Amino acid sequence: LFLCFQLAEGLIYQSWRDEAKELVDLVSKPHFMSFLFVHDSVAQRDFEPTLPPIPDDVLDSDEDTVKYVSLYKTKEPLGATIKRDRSTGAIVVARIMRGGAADKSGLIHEGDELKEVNGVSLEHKKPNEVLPLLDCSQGEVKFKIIPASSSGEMSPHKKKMFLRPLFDYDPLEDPAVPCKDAALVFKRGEVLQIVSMEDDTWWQACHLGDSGTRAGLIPSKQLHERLLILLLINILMTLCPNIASLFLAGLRRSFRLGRKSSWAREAARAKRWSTGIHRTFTAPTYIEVIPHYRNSTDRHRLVALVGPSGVGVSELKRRLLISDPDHYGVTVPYTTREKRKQEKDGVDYHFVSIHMFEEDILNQRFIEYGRHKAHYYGTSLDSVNRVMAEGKVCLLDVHPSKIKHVYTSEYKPYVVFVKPPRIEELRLTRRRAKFICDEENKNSVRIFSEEQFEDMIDSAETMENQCGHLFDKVIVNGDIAVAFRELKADLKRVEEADVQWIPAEWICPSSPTKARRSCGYLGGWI
Ligand SMILES: Nc1ncnc2c1ncn2[C@@H]1O[C@H](COP(=O)(O)OP(=O)(O)OP(=O)(O)O)[C@@H](O)[C@H]1O
Repeated sequence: LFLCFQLAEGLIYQSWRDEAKELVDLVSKPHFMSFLFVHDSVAQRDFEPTLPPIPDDVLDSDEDTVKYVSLYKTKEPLGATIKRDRSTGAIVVARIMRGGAADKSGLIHEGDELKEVNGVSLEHKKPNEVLPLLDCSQGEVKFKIIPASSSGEMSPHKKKMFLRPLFDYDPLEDPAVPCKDAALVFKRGEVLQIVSMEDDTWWQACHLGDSGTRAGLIPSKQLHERLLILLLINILMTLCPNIASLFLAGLRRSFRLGRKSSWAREAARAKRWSTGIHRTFTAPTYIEVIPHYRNSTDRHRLVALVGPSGVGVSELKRRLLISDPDHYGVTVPYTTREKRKQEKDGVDYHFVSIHMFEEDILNQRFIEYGRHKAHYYGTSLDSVNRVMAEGKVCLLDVHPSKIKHVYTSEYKPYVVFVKPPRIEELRLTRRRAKFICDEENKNSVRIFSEEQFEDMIDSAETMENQCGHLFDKVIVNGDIAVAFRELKADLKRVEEADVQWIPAEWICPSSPTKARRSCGYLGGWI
């Protein structure tokens, strides 16, 4: 305002040119004067935060740099975990959860050493003694910090990464999680967005669509694999302690083979055995997925129904077909046997010569084939293509080990595992089916022995262990009507979804993330 008066005064002594007159008029108007007056009074105020006075002992301290940080804490945690440094005994920040108050402030970093919280010294304190200090504070929380020696490193994993867990996780049931509140609960099959993989044991992730919120800890692939192997050894220990100790000895001794030649034979045997375990046991951890947006002109995804013999795969497939024959289709198998009178070529079977069949085997045109009473039978890729070309959803019923033939972006299989219920329910439902079936149909109902029920459950378990990572959906076939309803609704949901989450390996088989983190079981795992 004062400047304005000076300006007007200066102009008055000028030669009163038109522009000068106009300017003096402008700045002398009452609203302009009021505006300047408000500006001046605001400008005179001090809006800078008042920092607490520097404590007296700071100057005497022999520490290089000390930082005082004030954070405002709501009822929510600050979003950081702490640990005790093993060598120095100091309390340090172990992790900063992305999106939490500590992260947003940008003032606290992983590796920072915490000296004080609200004036209370943390010297000789354990993390569980520090946590109550934070739990009971709300509002301003003051930290005295020795900043970590900054390496200036940025996260190397800037690419957006999505994982589908192949197991359920509840931190409340995990004794190994460093902080239960900081961990994420998730279910098998959900999509998680990975925020940080910098830590080898605990990654940070959000549920899909929650990326604005604070991230949570999830066990890394390596950690979960290790836990599963330990669990397996524990089970082996209980069931057959001799073999388990041989396995453990194999693990230990394989590191010392070169030195102790007298152990060589036993260790080699243990190693063979342990390699056997690794071959048959595929730890279900995570699979990297990417979004796929289906165009209305795209072919439908192939639906592969798998399960142990007798569980009800054919029954569910039959019900789906009857429920909507224009929408669902099944493949016509190939065979080398003679056509029977009532059969139609291309409807019941494609009848081909042995020579043709064997040529197709050599050309890898079969997803699955076998011999029965000197005749070949098989499902070929051509028959799948035919159903899909008709614009139908092709229902394929194969052994899970054969899915690899169609596990590509061309077929984008949606794999449903049909699982038997607990043995009591299995007995009950199958016997009830036999009972309620009328006389006419009685021959078509399969009668199961107790041994067959047990086999069914055993082979379901083996299938889950070996191929569980391929299953998109698990349907427990107890009550057939319930199982069918669930299957139909699930397939409808998948078809109608705007976005489908498919394995990254279908689209980018040599993605850099895979190369960096692949652990070998199956391409696409990270
Ligand atoms: N939930 C159920 N409750 C009662 N009976 C069932 C149920 N599911 C299937 N069944 C009956 O069990 C028998 C075997 O079912 P299905 O033929 O579908 O087995 P599958 O999985 O195709 O096995 P396979 O490959 O050996 O033929 C059939 O008689 C079927 O009607």
